[in-house]
Amino acid sequence: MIHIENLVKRYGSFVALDHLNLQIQEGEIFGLLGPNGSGKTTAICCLLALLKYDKGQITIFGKEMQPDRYDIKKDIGVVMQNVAVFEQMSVWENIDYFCGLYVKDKAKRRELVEEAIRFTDLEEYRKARPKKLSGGLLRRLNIACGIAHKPRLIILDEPTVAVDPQSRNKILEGIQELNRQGSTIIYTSHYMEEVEQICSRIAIIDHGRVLATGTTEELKNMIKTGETITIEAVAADEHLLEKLQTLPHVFDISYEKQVLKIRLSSGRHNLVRILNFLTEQDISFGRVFSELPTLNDVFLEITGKKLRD
Ligand SMILES: Nc1ncnc2c1ncn2[C@@H]1O[C@H](COP(=O)(O)OP(=O)(O)OP(=O)(O)O)[C@@H](O)[C@H]1O
Repeated sequence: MIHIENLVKRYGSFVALDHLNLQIQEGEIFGLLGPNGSGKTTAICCLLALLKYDKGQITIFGKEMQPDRYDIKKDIGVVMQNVAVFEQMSVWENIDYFCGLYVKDKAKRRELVEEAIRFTDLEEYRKARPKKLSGGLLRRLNIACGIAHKPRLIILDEPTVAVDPQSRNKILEGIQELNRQGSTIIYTSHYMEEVEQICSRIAIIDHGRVLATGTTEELKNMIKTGETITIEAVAADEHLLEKLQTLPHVFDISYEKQVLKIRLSSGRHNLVRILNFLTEQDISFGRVFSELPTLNDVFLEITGKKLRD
C-alpha cells in the first residue's frame, strides 16, 4: 500500500531523514517506533506531501504522492500530534465539519459522525465546546475528526502522549477496531509497550533511518538477549560475578544496589542453573524474576541506548 524509498529530508544542514525506506502492506497496523526527535513526524509529513523533501520516492495506493493528489488524500485520515479543532464549534459540529470535507451527503455524514462519536465514547460531550474537555477527551475528539469518513489509510502520530490511562486504553482499543473494520493503520509512538500491544509490524527508527523492521517476534529474534534474570537482595563480590560470567548462555551481568541482572541468550534451564549455582556457592538472595526480551531490549542492543534516553 505504501512504498517509501531512500527518503532524505534536511532542515538546513541537519539531516532529519537519512535514506529512510519503508514498505507497508494493506491491512497492517504498522508501528513507527523511535525516540523523540528520531524523525517520525517528519516522515509522516513527507508521506502526506505536506513537507518537501530532498530525495526519494513515495507511492501510496500504487500512485506517486504529490501535494495536489487529492484522489489519494481523500482516502487518508490523519490524526496529528497537536490537537487541531475549532474552539467555537461543539464536539458534534467539529466532527461533522471534518467529515464534511470528504462526505457531502448529509444523511450519510450524520451516520458517520454518530458512529465516530460512539467509537470514541464522546456521547455525553457531543454538545460541549473543546475548552470544556480534558486532555484525554480532546485527543479523542481529534481522533474522531480524523477518522469519521472511514478512510482506507489512517495515520496517527503519537495519539496517546499526555493522555490518562482510561482514554489511552480507549484509543488503543479504537485503533484495533478501525483496523478490524478494514483500515490500514500507521501508528507512531515512543512507547514500546503500546506498539508491542497493537502493531502487527514495527519499524524501529533513529536518526532518520530504519534500524530494523519486523513483527515483535522477529525483532526479538534478531537480538542476542533471550532472557533477563533479575535477582534482588544478593551480596555479590567480583569473584562471584566472574564465575557467573562463565556459566552457559550468560553474556552480560550488571550488579547495582544488591540487584543482580543477568542477560542470557535463549536456552533451556537458564534460571534453574543460575539459582543452583548461587545455592552451591552458599549465597542467599531475595526475589527472583525472569523476563523475556522487550522491544526496549531490541532498541538497546541495536542502538546501545534506551528508548527513553
Ligand atoms: N522545522 C524544523 N526545523 C529544524 N529542525 C527540525 C524541524 N522539524 C523537526 N526538526 C528536527 O528534526 C528531527 C526530527 O524531528 P521529528 O519531529 O520528525 O521527530 P519525532 O521522531 O517525530 O519526534 P517527536 O516524538 O519529538 O515529535 C529533530 O531533531 C527535530 O529537532
